[in-house]
Amino acid sequence: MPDNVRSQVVTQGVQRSPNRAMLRAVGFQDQDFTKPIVGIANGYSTITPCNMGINVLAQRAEAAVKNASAMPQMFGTITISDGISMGTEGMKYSLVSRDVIADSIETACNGQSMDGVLAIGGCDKNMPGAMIAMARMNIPAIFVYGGTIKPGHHNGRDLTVVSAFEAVGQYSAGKIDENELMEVERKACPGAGSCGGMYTANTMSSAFEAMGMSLPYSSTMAAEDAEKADSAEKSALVLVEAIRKQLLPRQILTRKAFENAISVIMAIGGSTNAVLHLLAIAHSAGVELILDDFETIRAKVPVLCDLKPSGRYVATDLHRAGGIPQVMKMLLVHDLIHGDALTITGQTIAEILADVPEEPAKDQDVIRPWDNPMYAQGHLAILRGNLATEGAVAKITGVKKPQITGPARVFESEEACLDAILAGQIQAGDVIVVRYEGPKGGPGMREMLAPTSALIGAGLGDAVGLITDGRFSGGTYGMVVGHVAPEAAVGGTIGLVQEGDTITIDAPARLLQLNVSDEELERRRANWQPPKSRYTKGVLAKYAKLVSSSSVGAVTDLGLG
Ligand SMILES: CC(C)(O)[C@@H](O)C(=O)O
Ligand SMILES: [Mg+2]
Repeated sequence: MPDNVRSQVVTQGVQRSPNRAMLRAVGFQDQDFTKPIVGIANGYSTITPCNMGINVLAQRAEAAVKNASAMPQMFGTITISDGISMGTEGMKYSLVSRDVIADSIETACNGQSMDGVLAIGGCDKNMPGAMIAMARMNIPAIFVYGGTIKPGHHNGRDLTVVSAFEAVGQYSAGKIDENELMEVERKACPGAGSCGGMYTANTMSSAFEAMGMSLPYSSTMAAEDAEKADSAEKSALVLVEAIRKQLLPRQILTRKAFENAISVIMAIGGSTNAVLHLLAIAHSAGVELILDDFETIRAKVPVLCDLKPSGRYVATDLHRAGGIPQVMKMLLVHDLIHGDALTITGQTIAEILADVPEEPAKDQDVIRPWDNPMYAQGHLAILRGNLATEGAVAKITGVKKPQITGPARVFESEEACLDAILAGQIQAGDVIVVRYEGPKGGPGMREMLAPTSALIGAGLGDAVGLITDGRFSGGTYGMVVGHVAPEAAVGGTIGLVQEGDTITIDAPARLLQLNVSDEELERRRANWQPPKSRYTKGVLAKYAKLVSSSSVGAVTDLGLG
């Protein structure tokens, strides 16, 4: 072991005798005080299917660390469930939980002078939370994904939780009866694992595999399959080796790693949340990454995978088709990822992909052949215009023509918007505005899955635009533009829109425009009053004070020093 492992500050010397006394109580013996201490940040929780299978993985990792002559120390990290809090006031804690997780991992690992950390997470924010902490602390680290849920089955269809959200819209539009709604509800989530399409959790796990911070193939494994626990054990061994070699996250989380992740996210049709989270992780890693980098890469990278929400397949299908390594090999062959980027295994991406075929297998259509992609260019476009001078993120899949100019239908909250959709008050051609849901305004950028799914369920996904200063779920698709910045709560133009103004969303032109004259906008701006903060105490109040714009990742530690 290198003699600079930092746990020696608590294990060596006469004056550390009391520290050792405490460590003895948690299992250390005489010969253990020279071993590195490896934190296991265990996201186990029974509050969501995403995290309920994680303890088994944590225990396998713990045993493997011990067998590799290091000392594991397990601690818990919190999670909330986006799926369960969705559409409620509770969802405001979702993005907040990313920073709580990051801060808690940093607190435990730095407080106890740990030499490395293996973090295991399931629901969406567990992934970026862990990676922000790893990048911040820059001690050897590996991420273990809890695994994806398997699909539910109903009448020959594969279901995910998003099927249940869409069924609400179908029911309200009179397309299905209550019995069918209940059948979908009962069958959508058949066991442990994170939401099964290429939604946010699977997007972020894939991004981390692409960045070299998780083991190859591990990001698309099913939570309940034995290979998932095997990969947790292997990850622990790889981490102990990384501690021996002092291979640090910032040697892996380079600009090239971020570019690789963005390419992969485009190729798999991933979640808009990836934009927010990668910006935040880059901030922690000290890597320069801006919104326009996503646009540059999008223009070059095709969407190769036919995955939900707008496509047909789920993450376990992608896994069977060759997983992220198969997608990365295709991108490598076409010069769209950097093969010389390093991974936590010590190998480069090109070395890892050496034996992967250049084209996907012919007997599957989850990963399309290079010359027949789902979309010729990536699906996450950065829009700008007078409505989003700092930028906005559009997801352009599943719509025939990603352009609309229509009357604004303005809602001051997600709930008000959903009520209007379910009451049939939204017409084809409308452009919905959901505002005061931004990082500060919500606070916490709720995900709007209920309204966007209700539009899909009602058959309006193609015909209605929706813009918000909040976020979207990975399960969202349609003519949707989120992360509109500056947000309404800080005086952004989105707060000046009036019912009936016309708005243009033009994804090919990358434009988000309020068709109102500059003079009129200035008049409205002069009369605008900042809203009273809804929270004056506790974590939401602290968050609203500290959080930055979504255009820079909604981080809470910008410009502090
Ligand atoms: C509930 C979902 C689908 O998991 C959502 O939180 C996402 O962002 O993907
Ligand atoms: Mg989510």
